[in-house]
Amino acid sequence: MTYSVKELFYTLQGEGAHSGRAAVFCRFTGCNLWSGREDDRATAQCRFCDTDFIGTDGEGGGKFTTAEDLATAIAACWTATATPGSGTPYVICTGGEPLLQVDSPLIDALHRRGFEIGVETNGTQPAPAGLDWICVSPKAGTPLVLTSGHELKVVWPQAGHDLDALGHLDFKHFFLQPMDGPDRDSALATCIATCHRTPRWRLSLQTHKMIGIP
Ligand SMILES: C[S@@+](CC[C@H](N)C(=O)[O-])C[C@H]1O[C@@H](n2cnc3c(N)ncnc32)[C@H](O)[C@@H]1O
Ligand SMILES: Nc1nc2[nH]cc(C(=O)O)c2c(=O)[nH]1
Ligand code: SF4
Ligand SMILES: [Mg+2]
Repeated sequence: MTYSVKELFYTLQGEGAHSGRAAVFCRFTGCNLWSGREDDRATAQCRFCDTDFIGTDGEGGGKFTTAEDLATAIAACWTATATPGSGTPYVICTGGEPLLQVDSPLIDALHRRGFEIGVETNGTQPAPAGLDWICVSPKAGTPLVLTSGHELKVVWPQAGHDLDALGHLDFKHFFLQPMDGPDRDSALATCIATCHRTPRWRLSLQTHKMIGIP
């Protein structure tokens, strides 16, 4: 299996339950809900994406012909000290849609290098066994295959989602994340009001955007 990777970078998880945790991000190329081309955005299944996931031209990106090669490149990005107690290496597979490419050879190669593995997924694809953290961010009007996991992170407001139904799925954490874009101030106000009214939902902010890290 050849993996197509847009970029690899070492930063802090900006969103959700692991917010603030050091992590290598592996951003896979391509998504099943949008081509990534601005010309196609208005007719895509997911229209609010904030990410460039086309090609392999980002920092650390490329085509990796084996799981071992990709895991080695990811491990090289983890520049934390390796002393006992310094913390478990963490990689977050995102994209694009990572579950179009993440497979068990890659999971095994990363585990052999001591990594915990998280994914950020739109939930339309089945997850391979062995992932340590699954964050599902469902997209209205698309088939939700992953109805359990660690974290459900709904970009809000999103017409066509039934928040009450989503809130009864089998997840440990339930987050609303304000939709970034032209209406982000009103999205934030809507999220705050919804968390007040329905405290099952907690607010997830995209903290990396606030502090200017990747
Ligand atoms: C770029 S997506 C990649 C992973 C996967 N395709 C997904 O949608 O979950 C990473 C995260 O950013 C969220 N996201 C994308 N565009 C956003 C926006 N405009 N405002 C807030 N969150 C957004 C997604 O819902 C997802 O939780
Ligand atoms: N710092 C940081 N945290 C993130 N959490 C989810 C992200 C994503 O694009 O999947 C992301 C990202 O792009 N940067
Ligand atoms: S599913 Fe994720 S990567 Fe794909 S277009 Fe939507 S937010 Fe972007
Ligand atoms: Mg992002």
